[in-house]
Amino acid sequence: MEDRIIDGEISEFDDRFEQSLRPQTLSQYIGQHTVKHNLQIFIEAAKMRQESLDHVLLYGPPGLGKTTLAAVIANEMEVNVKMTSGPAIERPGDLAAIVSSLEPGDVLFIDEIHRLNRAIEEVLYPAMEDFCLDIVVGKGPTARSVRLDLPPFTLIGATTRAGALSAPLRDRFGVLSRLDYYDTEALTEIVIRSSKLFEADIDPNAAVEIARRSRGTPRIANRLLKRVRDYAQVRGTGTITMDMAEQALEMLQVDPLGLDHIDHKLLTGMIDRFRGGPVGLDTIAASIGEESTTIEDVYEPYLLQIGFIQRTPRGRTVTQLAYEHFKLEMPE
Ligand SMILES: Nc1ncnc2c1ncn2[C@@H]1O[C@H](COP(=O)(O)OP(=O)(O)OP(=O)(O)O)[C@@H](O)[C@H]1O
Ligand SMILES: [Mg+2]
Repeated sequence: MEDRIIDGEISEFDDRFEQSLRPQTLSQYIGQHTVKHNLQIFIEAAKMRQESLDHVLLYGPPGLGKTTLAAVIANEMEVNVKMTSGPAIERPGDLAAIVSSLEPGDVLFIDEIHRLNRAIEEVLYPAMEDFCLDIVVGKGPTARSVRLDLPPFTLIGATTRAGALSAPLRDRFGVLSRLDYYDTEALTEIVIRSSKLFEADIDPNAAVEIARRSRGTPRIANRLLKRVRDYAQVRGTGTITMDMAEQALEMLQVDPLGLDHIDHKLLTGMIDRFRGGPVGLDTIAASIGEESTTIEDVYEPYLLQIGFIQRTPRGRTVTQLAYEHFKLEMPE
């Protein structure tokens, strides 16, 4: 996958920077009103009954705030959170070690839960359902299964591909919450909030401009803000004015809709080589040298969301809107 500033995925580099911007409470968590509203009720009810919160599955494209929300939920429940990820849990013993270290009511967060292997998933089922673990100790004829009781806990799973989760695993979550792309208003609020945390001066119009070009994604909004702030510091007086924002975003090659060279490559590739489609995902992938799953999970969702691409039974097609954006004539 190519590097891109508007990549929704996290890099090692901005991990620490993101930490500093993470909201701590539901009220600081901007947007996602339905999800927030539901969670608020479930959290309050669980606290009133002094029970652990039901298991929660958070799904949606990268960078929309799944990890952040998991930490917020734990904070609102006033419990600890242990964070891990599907690929990090290699053996049933790894999972056993983590869950047996939980205190009653704690949150276990498993990122990329669709990447858990089957053997681990099976250990997870009784853990989620009955708060116990069946672990096989020893090998060969002396092997025996030991049952381990666990404290009640809340599993929060996060995934970009809910469809890739096995049905038995999905069914064990009591709460399924889908995070959606943020609107410009919510993103503007996020940009302004982050500027305050950075102690950077920002013109409200500039905040809107950054928000508009962030593909509905808070992670991208924060990253663009950071680059624009650098630009304003070096080329201007430090204040993020509309002028500074526009120049910086131009330099970063992020267009007014937040599309970058990869989106352009994808769309113009479909237009030039396949007359705008319909064309199959694998064919597109091969023609621009990307993985199909990367296109499907990372590049395409936003293009579908803004109506530049459509999914049809015969493949993807480029829409009139996209042709207009590139000032091209749509073939008959
Ligand atoms: N609702 C929100 N309000 C304010 N800031 C947010 C919100 N959601 C996310 N952010 C910011 O966006 C950044 C990315 O969020 P987060 O890491 O939680 O995304 P994610 O959905 O877990 O992404 P991934 O799928 O890549 O793990 C965080 O630094 C956080 O500060
Ligand atoms: Mg995350």
